[in-house]
Amino acid sequence: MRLNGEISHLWNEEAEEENERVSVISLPPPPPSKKLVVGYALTSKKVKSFLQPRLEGLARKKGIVFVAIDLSQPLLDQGPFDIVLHKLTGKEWQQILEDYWEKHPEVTVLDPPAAIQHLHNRQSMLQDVADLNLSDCYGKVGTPRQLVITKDPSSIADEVSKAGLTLPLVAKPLVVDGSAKSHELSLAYDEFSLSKLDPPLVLQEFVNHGGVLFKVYIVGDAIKVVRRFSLPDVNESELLNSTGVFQFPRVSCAAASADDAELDPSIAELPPRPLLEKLARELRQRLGLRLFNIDVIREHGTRDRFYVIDINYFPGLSKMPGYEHIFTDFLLSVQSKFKMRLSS
Ligand SMILES: Nc1ncnc2c1ncn2[C@@H]1O[C@H](COP(=O)(O)OP(=O)(O)OP(=O)(O)O)[C@@H](O)[C@H]1O
Ligand SMILES: O=P(O)(O)O[C@H]1[C@H](O)[C@H](O)[C@H](OP(=O)(O)O)[C@@H](OP(=O)(O)O)[C@@H]1O
Ligand SMILES: [Mg+2]
Ligand SMILES: [Mg+2]
Repeated sequence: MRLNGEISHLWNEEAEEENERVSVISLPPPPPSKKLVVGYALTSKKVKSFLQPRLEGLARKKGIVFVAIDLSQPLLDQGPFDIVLHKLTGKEWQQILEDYWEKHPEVTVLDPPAAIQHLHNRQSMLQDVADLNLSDCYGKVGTPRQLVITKDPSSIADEVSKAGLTLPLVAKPLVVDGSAKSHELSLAYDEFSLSKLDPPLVLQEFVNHGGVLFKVYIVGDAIKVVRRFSLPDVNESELLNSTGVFQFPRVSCAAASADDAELDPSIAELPPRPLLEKLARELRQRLGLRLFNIDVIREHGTRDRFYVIDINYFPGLSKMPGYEHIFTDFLLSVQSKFKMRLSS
């Protein structure tokens, strides 16, 4: 057993080291004459959190300039851009961007609006993970069983019983639109309380996972995993003695970092790197996205049974240690891949 412990310990160190050694392959910056122009359409909150001085400074050194897109002017009159980076909600912007892209196919759009739309619904968001049903020698990755509820609340208990879902259940707004409301989650302990919920929503089986969640950030080919505190496990007696629906705060936000916490290794051990690389490769391809993160939990008591519970488009990338290096290399790689496609 000790031997296994030693091996897993060694592996864990390697995994941690690998996680630290993000594959930052420094690409040559474009020639001084040709800057890489990145037009961005972001909320002021996102500009503040994402376009940090350390990113803009390093970008400038690498020949990359960020230019704010003026939403009060026609997009076609602006630029020229090599890349358009965006995270805005609403059909109007989606239409503007799609019209622009039709006239400028040479511009790289990060990421295509139709692909982003896929993550704006908590059912379609996880469908590719469920269809993938990843399982190999490193472990299994699935999604918790879940049920979409759009009808009147009084039918929820029957729907749950017909679907055979087990309590407790996490109730999540079906639509993810960047609003605070789309992050208002609740935990339902008993079936009689389900009628208090407010459809449309998705009811997802709660999976005990030791109170630690892994946020897997994907920026192009780069993968970076951080640990966050999460909801604590719900044991049998608590379940039997608890009733009601309880809204809970954003328990796994950046402030809830668990990277420096003293944790049980069986809970805190990072998911196997090869498993995450396969998952990321598949999801990049199936989702058609390059900027996203995946919330992964390990079923408590297992070593290699993982669940994806949430996927976020263009999340808080600046929370990734060394994001400025990862992101600027990603932008240069996008441009060089695009040029290779053009010349082939
Ligand atoms: N099926 C589940 N089993 C156990 N815990 C869960 C489950 N779903 C959600 N949670 C807990 O609730 C938190 C928020 O869930 P989720 O990530 O789906 O919501 P969100 O609003 O999309 O959050 P984010 O800020 O990551 O976008 C998770 O970090 C985790 O702590
Ligand atoms: O801790 P992370 O980086 O996951 O926090 C993200 C969160 O997951 C969501 O992606 C938020 O976006 P919305 O779903 O649109 O609210 C991000 O907010 P943002 O203002 O940075 O886009 C969080 O950073
Ligand atoms: Mg989440
Ligand atoms: Mg989310």
